[in-house]
Amino acid sequence: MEQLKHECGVAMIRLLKPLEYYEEKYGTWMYGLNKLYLLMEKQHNRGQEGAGLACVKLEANPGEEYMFRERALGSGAITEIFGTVQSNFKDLTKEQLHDAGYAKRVLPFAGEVYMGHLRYSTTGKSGLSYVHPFLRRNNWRAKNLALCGNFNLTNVDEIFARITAIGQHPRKYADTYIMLEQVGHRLDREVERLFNLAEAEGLTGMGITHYIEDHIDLANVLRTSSKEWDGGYVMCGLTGSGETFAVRDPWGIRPAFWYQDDEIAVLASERPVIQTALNVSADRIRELQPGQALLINKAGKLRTVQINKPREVKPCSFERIYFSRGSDMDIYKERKLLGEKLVPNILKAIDKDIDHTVFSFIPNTAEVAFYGMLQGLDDYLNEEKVRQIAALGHNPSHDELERILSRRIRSEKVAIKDIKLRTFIAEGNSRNDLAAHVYDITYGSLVPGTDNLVIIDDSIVRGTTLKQSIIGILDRLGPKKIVIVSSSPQVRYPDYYGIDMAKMSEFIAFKAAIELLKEREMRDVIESAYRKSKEQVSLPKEQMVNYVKEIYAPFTDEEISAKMVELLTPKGTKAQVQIVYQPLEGLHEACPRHRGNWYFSGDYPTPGGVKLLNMAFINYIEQVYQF
Ligand SMILES: O=P(O)(O)OC[C@H]1O[C@H](OP(=O)(O)OP(=O)(O)O)[C@H](O)[C@@H]1O
Ligand SMILES: NC(=O)CC[C@H](N)C(=O)O
Repeated sequence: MEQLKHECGVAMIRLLKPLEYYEEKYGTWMYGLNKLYLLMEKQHNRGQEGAGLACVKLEANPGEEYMFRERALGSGAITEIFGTVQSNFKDLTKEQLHDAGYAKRVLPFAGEVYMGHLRYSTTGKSGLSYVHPFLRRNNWRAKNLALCGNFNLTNVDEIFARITAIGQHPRKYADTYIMLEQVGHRLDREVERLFNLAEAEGLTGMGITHYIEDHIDLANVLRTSSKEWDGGYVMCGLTGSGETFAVRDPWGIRPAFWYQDDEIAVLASERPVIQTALNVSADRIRELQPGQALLINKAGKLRTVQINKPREVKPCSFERIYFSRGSDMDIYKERKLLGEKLVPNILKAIDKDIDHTVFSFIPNTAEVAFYGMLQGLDDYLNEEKVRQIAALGHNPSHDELERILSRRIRSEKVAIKDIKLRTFIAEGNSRNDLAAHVYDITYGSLVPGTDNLVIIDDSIVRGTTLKQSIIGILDRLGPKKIVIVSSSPQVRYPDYYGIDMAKMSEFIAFKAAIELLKEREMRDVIESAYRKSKEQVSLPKEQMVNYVKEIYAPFTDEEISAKMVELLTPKGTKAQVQIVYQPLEGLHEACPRHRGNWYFSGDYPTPGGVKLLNMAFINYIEQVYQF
C-alpha cells in the first residue's frame, strides 16, 4: 500500500540586535540557532522525512560566505543538521566561542537570519536534493534565495508549462524548484529594476549594491510570483542580503503564526511552539492572515502586507483534528469538544449500558478527544444519577445514595503504542508490518464476554490501522462489542493541499461505497459519474464539478460505516464491531474557525482541487475498477 504523507513545518527567526547583545544577555551568540533548534524539534511531528536549515549573515565582506545551508534525510535529521553546524565550533577555544565579533567575522552559521524546515514530501520526490530549503545562487548578494515551504499546489504542471514557455529552464521537475525559479526570477527582475534606478541616480560600485539592498520590495516579488498559485501554502524565504518573508495562501489552508519583540521576530507553523520556545503567552502571537505576507527587511523592519486578496477562507480542519500538536490551547479545546459531541451516538451504540462498558482511546493523537468524550459521559451519568435519586421518591438512605453515586465511567488504558512512530506516515513497504505490531493491549482491562469496549481514534483513512492491528488485538480481550469511534467524519475524498492522498482506491470509505453500489446492482451510478467526469476533462478547471459525490449520495453515513466494518473486520473476530463517526456538523461546531473540510465533504476550496479529483476518479475507474 502506498504511503500516506502529510504536512511540513516551517520556522523562521530574525535577530533584531547584533550578536554581541545575545552573548551578553543570554551567554551565547548562538541564541538564534538554539531557538531555531527548539522551534524545529517542537514541530518534528510535521515532518520526519528530512530537515534543513539556512542562515544569512548580514553585512559580510566581499569574498566571505554569507549564506549557509545544511540538510539531512530521515527521522534523525534535526539532530544531524544541528550536529553538523555545531561541529564547526568544536575546536574553538572558550574565548573564541564566546567572542560574538569573531563568530560574526569568521564562523559559518553565525548570522542574524535563520530558517528551518521539516519535510514530508507531497508532490516533490524523496531524496536529499528535494529536502528544503532550496538555494538559488547568484553573484549579486540580493539575488540569492533560500526557499522552503509547507505547501502543495494543484497546478504545478500549468506553471511549469508557462515558465518554460517564456524560456526558463528549471533544473528539476519538482514543485519547490518551480516555486524557487518563479520567486527567483521575480527577485532578479526586482534587483535589475533597482540597478537601473541606482545607475540613473549616478551611483556606482558598492553604492549600487547598497541602494539595491536598501530598496528591495519583496511584496512586489511575491505578488507577481504567487498570482497563479492554486493550492495551500506557507512559503518562506531568505535572500542573501537578509530580506525575510513568509506568505500564506489566500484560502488560509496552511497555517502560520508569528511573534515579534525588540530582540527577535519569529514565525512557525504552530502557535504553541513559539509560546514554549520564547516563553510568551498566546495573546502575543499573531496568525498570518490568508493572502498575507510577513516581510522583514535587511534593516530588521517588520511589516505585514496583503499580497493576494483573501478568497473564501477554508483553513484545513485536519490540522485541528490530527496534524498540529494538541498543546495549542484552542486545538486542545476543539479536540475535547469533538470527543464530547460523539457521546449521544456512543450511548446509542452501547444501548446506554454504561456499567458494562470500558472506554479508551487509540494512542496518541486521539487522547485529547478521549478526555472530551469522558467529560460528556460524566455529564450524562450525573444526569442519570440525579434521575435515579429523584425516582426514589423519598429522601435516599445512605446505602441508596452510595449505590447510585458509586456508578462510574470506566476508563482504562487499553491500547498501547509501543513504537513512537506515526503509522499513518511511516515508510511505504514497512508500513503494513509496522502497523500490525505498533499497538499492544493491556491484558485484563475488561471482563471478557460481559463488557463492551468503546475506543476513540481521530481518523480512519485507509483503515489499515484498524484492520491490521487494532480490531484483532482488541478482540483478544474478549469484549462483547467493540465500538470504534472516529472524532473526524468519514474521509471520502483526496487532499491536494499538503496531505498526499491522491488515489481514490486508498480510502476505506470509498471502497465501502463502491462495494455497496455493486452489491445493490447500482453500477450505473458509477458509470454515470465516470462518464460525466470524463466529459468535463477539457473544460476550464473553474467550471468542473465534483461528480464523485454521486458515488456516496445513495447511502447514509451509517450504511457506509456498516460496510466499512465488514471490510475491516479480520476473519475470526468474535466481538461485534461498529464504527461511530463524527457528523460534519459536529466537526464544524467543534472547530468553527477551520471550515476546510474537502476530504470529508468533497467541497474543494480551489478549482485545482476539483480538477485533480476528477483525474483521480477517472484513473481509478480506468486502472482499478472492474466493469
Ligand atoms: O486508517 P489509517 O490509514 O490506518 O490511518 C489512520 C490512523 O493514522 C493515524 O495514526 P498515527 O499512526 O499517525 O498515530 P498518532 O495518533 O500517534 O499520531 C490516526 O490517528 C489513525 O489511527
Ligand atoms: N508537505 C509539504 O508541505 C511538502 C512540500 C513540497 N510540496 C514537497 O513535496 O517538498
